[in-house]
Amino acid sequence: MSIVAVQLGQCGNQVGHEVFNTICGDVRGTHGLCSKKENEAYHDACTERFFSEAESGVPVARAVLVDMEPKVISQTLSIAARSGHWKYDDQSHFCQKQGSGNNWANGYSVHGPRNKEVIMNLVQKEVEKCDRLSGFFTIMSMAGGTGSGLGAFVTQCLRDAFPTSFILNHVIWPYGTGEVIVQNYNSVLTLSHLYQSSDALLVHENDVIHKICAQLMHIKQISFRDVNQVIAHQLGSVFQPAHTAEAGLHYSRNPLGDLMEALVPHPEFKMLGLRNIPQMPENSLAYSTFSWPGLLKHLRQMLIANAKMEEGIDWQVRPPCPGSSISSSHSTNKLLHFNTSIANLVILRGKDMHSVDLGSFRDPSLYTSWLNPQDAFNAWKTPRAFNKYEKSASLVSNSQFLLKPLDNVVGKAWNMFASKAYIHQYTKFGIEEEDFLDSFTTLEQVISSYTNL
Ligand SMILES: Nc1nc2c(ncn2[C@@H]2O[C@H](COP(=O)(O)OP(=O)(O)OP(=O)(O)O)[C@@H](O)[C@H]2O)c(=O)[nH]1
Repeated sequence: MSIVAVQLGQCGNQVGHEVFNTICGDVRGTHGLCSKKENEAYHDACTERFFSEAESGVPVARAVLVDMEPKVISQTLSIAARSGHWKYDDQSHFCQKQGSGNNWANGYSVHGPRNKEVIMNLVQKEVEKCDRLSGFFTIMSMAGGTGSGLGAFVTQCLRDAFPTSFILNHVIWPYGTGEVIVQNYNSVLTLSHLYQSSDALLVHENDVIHKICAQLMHIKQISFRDVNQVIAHQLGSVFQPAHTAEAGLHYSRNPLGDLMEALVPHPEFKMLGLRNIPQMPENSLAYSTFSWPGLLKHLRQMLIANAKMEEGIDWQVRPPCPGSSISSSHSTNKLLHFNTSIANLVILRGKDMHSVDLGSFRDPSLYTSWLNPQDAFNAWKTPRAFNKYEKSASLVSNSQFLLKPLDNVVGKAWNMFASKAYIHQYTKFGIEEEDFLDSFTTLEQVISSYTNL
């Protein structure tokens, strides 16, 4: 089954390009380290998922590119075409002359309705190229105006037009220090609207990825390209083909459906975070060896201590003891910042992954009590190595990982709202104070639900 990507705004287009580039580089690489048969099956599954065939033989990304200004889209199209290994469809993009000026209301209430027909026609054409559609993967930032506002509008249109298809929104969380003065307003409006129409939101925080670039990749002057490459590597490690427990020896046919089934058991909880291990500069890979038990021990501690990378993990954090009373375990959890999960999915890629013991992720004390721990944990595996890493493990988790950043964004937006700062910029495009209040209420509810796990 295929996934149609919808890249929105500057950030969405730049990240999306890097994702296709990584995926294409991975399947083309000679580093599969597995049997020829396995490699071919992986290649075929990946192609069906992400690319259609052009007459020229160059794979064409299953993607629609949308922005309100032309520069980034034209750059993105030409860099992809120049690679010679893959490209975008020349007809599958839409841009206008002027961006949304970092104003969510402009993207949502003006650009959205005005351009709905042409954007949805492009989506429809891309869908018709798929034999079977798994769903949509939208990529956008929360802080600007186009990706966030138009992105929220387009997501609603996708939900209406394709009610039975899955929608996964990938959102980039802005830097805490922020380049956009109204980024917290835009973020609150984006998240609350996506929460209504999306099946799940997969979040990457720019601050976290920046740290990974500095501390793990040892990059001195970090550009968006570096940040996007790390994000693309992490996303590729999830979306490239893998064997689910049910599919046995075949690669999973319905990647988005399988992901939702594994991770979103209740519509109130749809925030997904992603961690992977190991992550290092390419030229260090040849000199490094990893053992599965070591990788998984780190990954599990990253999960429970809510560390976003393998450096600086707090090893003091422990799951609550099984016999302890709810109230005392709750307060201990809080004290030690234990990150409670709803569901986790571990994806193992590479050598000897069949022998790996994943028992420590099945521990019921990692999970909220209302879900059967058997249903809360899933593992996907493939012997095919990913992106030159002989062994790699990724963890997608629906957990309390985003509580702090979410609380922060909502708090800052609320303080600004209380003094009515910049509200007129939104009301002039039809987003009223009432709409803000509804968005705050939606997110307060999300915060409260995750807090009470
Ligand atoms: N990770 C990453 N973040 C980006 C990139 N480009 C912009 N951002 C972030 O995205 C936010 C700004 O949103 P943009 O995508 O630039 O804005 P837009 O959606 O095009 O909207 P307008 O400029 O208002 O038309 C800020 O938080 C930036 O840090 C990128 O290539 N990678």
